[in-house]
Amino acid sequence: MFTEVIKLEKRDTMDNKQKIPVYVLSGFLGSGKTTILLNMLEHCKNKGQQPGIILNELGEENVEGHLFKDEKVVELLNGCICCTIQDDLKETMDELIAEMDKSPIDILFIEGTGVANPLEIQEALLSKPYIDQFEIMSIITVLDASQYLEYQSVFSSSAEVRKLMKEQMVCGSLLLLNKTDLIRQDQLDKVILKITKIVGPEKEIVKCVYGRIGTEKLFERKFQSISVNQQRSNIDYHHHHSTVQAIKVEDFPALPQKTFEKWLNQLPNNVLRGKGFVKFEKSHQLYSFQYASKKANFTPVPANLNKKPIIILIGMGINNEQINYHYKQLFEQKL
Ligand SMILES: Nc1nc2c(ncn2[C@@H]2O[C@H](COP(=O)(O)OP(=O)(O)OP(=O)(O)O)[C@@H](O)[C@H]2O)c(=O)[nH]1
Repeated sequence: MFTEVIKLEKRDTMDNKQKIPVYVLSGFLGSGKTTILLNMLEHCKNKGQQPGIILNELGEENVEGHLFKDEKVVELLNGCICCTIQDDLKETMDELIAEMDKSPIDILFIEGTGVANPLEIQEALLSKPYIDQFEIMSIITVLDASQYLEYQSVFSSSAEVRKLMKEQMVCGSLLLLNKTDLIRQDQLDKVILKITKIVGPEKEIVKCVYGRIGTEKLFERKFQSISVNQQRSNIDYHHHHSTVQAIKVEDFPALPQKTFEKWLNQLPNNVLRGKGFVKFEKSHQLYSFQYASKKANFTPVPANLNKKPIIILIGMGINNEQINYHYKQLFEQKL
């Protein structure tokens, strides 16, 4: 009798303990996940909240760490959360929990690689002991409106990519249709129609540019814990991203900016994403570059970052031979 009372009190204390809210950012390569994460972090900062961030990258090197200057970031490199999550993510979460006594966090963000299935992240967070400490608030799936039709086309994309995107959409509790600035209204209508066919009319699709939507909507508790198994059966889940590779190019000299931009724009169609750092001729300035949606962006980075030029290319079925061939073109002035 006495023991029973103690048990009940213990359970009561655990239930009352505030769980840490978790937001998972999902979405295909270059759709705008990091952009949205940065918006969310800004909001947390304004509210005085201390965020924790788990970032997963496909390549061996994270070239975007400088974007999260003062934040507490844990990186899971060279993988895809969706394959390694059951071990790596749980290990990372364990480290985070151990550290939380010394440096507590109020909110956790997990950004998967562009080819991760959020179901795996969800599954890990809903398992013991994580379920006692964390609470999924929303799986935010970001879609690139400007590339949607191409990625879903049987002519320009692969069945793997189409299926992966479908999984990301179906798992998403909030769908953000980003990059709407890059397409015409009639194309946008077509994209929305196609997405609705996949996710059903009940699921709201929020259009945005650079992920700018009201914070209330962005932080809304949207996640409903329907059984993961049920979701798995809904989407006929299996790993699809075996053909998506990341290739790294290092040790290259400063280049004329125009040549580099031209080179990026002439990369073969199966190169879907590029990022890294470059130096341009006649300048000591290092630039961070992003190549997504067939567009290149350059941002100067401070010298004290101590980064070296590096190009990371991510694509479907790309291999060293193919990238070497294109790399030579960059330096043999064949552009
Ligand atoms: N034109 C336009 N560009 C955008 C928009 N949102 C993001 N971008 C740009 O698209 C590029 C990729 O954005 P990210 O936020 O890094 O995309 P991501 O989904 O994190 O990409 P991965 O690292 O491949 O997973 C960056 O250069 C962004 O500035 C948008 O709404 N419109």
